This record gives sequence, structure tokens and C-alpha cells, in this order.
Amino acid sequence: MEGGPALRTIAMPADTNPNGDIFGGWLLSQMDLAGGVAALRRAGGRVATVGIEAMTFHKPVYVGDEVSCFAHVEKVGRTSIRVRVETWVRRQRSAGDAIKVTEGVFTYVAIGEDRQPREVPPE
Ligand SMILES: CCCCCCCCCCCCCCCC(=O)SCCNC(=O)CCNC(=O)[C@H](O)C(C)(C)COP(=O)(O)OP(=O)(O)OC[C@H]1O[C@@H](n2cnc3c(N)ncnc32)[C@H](O)[C@@H]1OP(=O)(O)O
Repeated sequence: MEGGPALRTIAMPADTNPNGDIFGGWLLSQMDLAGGVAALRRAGGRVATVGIEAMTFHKPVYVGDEVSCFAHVEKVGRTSIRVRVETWVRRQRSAGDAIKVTEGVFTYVAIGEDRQPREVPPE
């Protein structure tokens, strides 16, 4: 994906599942935040996540991995914004290339102060 990550963090021991690898729910929330930042910028204000599709976990994430979520706005509807989000990691103590670990499509709805859908403004 073009440009820098919408979010970058380090996977910590507190984020693990009972197997000792990083919990999928934690990754999903990082992706939601990354997609939310892209949607919020495009919407010019508050957004809410309404749907998640095509979510795939390709590879595990380990404690100490540098986790980068990239977000790309794919489609803008009347009130909704579809954002493709990919997560790539660099392994701790590894000089290898970044590895794509997850991807998914997140849909956000632009909402107003009343939490009701509002039109996405023109670009
Ligand atoms: C400047 C940078 C600074 C950065 C620094 C700050 C960083 C800060 C980051 C914050 C990032 C937050 C990212 C987390 C955001 C949450 O965590 S939100 C919490 C979880 N989500 C919720 O609680 C939402 C609960 N749902 C709702 O409240 C209502 O469903 C909503 C969202 C208001 C929508 O209301 P509705 O009556 O269902 O809407 P409806 O008119 O039927 O549909 C609206 C649009 O959604 C589409 N849609 C509806 N359902 C679906 C579905 N399942 N799938 C796909 N599309 C759907 C419709 O087709 C329609 O699209 P358009 O044709 O208008 O384009």
C-alpha cells in the first residue's frame, strides 16, 4: 500500500492469547483504529465502524514484533467509507523483510453529534 502506516506499535506480552502468540482480537482492534483514522480524515469528523469483511489472518504475530497497519480508502458512498486495511510486521531480532500478517475491509459510517449517519463531504 502507498504511503506510511496509519498506525504503528509494538506487540506486547499483555496482548497474547493462551498459546503465547498475539491475540487476534487485539490485532483487529489495531486495524479498526487504523481504518478509523483514514475514514475520519475522509469524513472530516466522527465515524463509527458498521461492518468488517474479508478478514484474513495469514501469519501469527509474536511478542516484540513491530506492527504496522496500512489503510487505503477504497470506496466512498453516501454516508459510508470502505477502507482496506493490511497489517505488516517486522520480527524482533530478524533482519528479514516485513511480512503481511492480516488484511480486511472495514466499513465506517460518517456520523454527526447525534450519532446518526451524515453525508460524507465531497473531497
Ligand atoms: C485527523 C486525524 C486525527 C487522528 C486522531 C484521532 C484518532 C481517532 C481514531 C478513531 C477511530 C475510530 C475507529 C473505531 C470506531 C468504533 O469503534 S465505533 C464502535 C463500534 N460501532 C458501533 O457501535 C456502530 C453501531 N451502529 C450504529 O450506530 C449504526 O448502525 C450507524 C453506524 C449509525 C449506521 O446507522 P444505520 O441506520 O444502520 O445506517 P444506514 O442508513 O442503514 O446505513 C448507512 C451506510 O452504511 C452502510 N452499511 C450499513 N450496514 C453495513 C454493513 N454491515 N456493511 C457495510 N456497509 C453497511 C449502508 O449501505 C449505508 O451506506 P451509504 O449508502 O450511505 O454509503
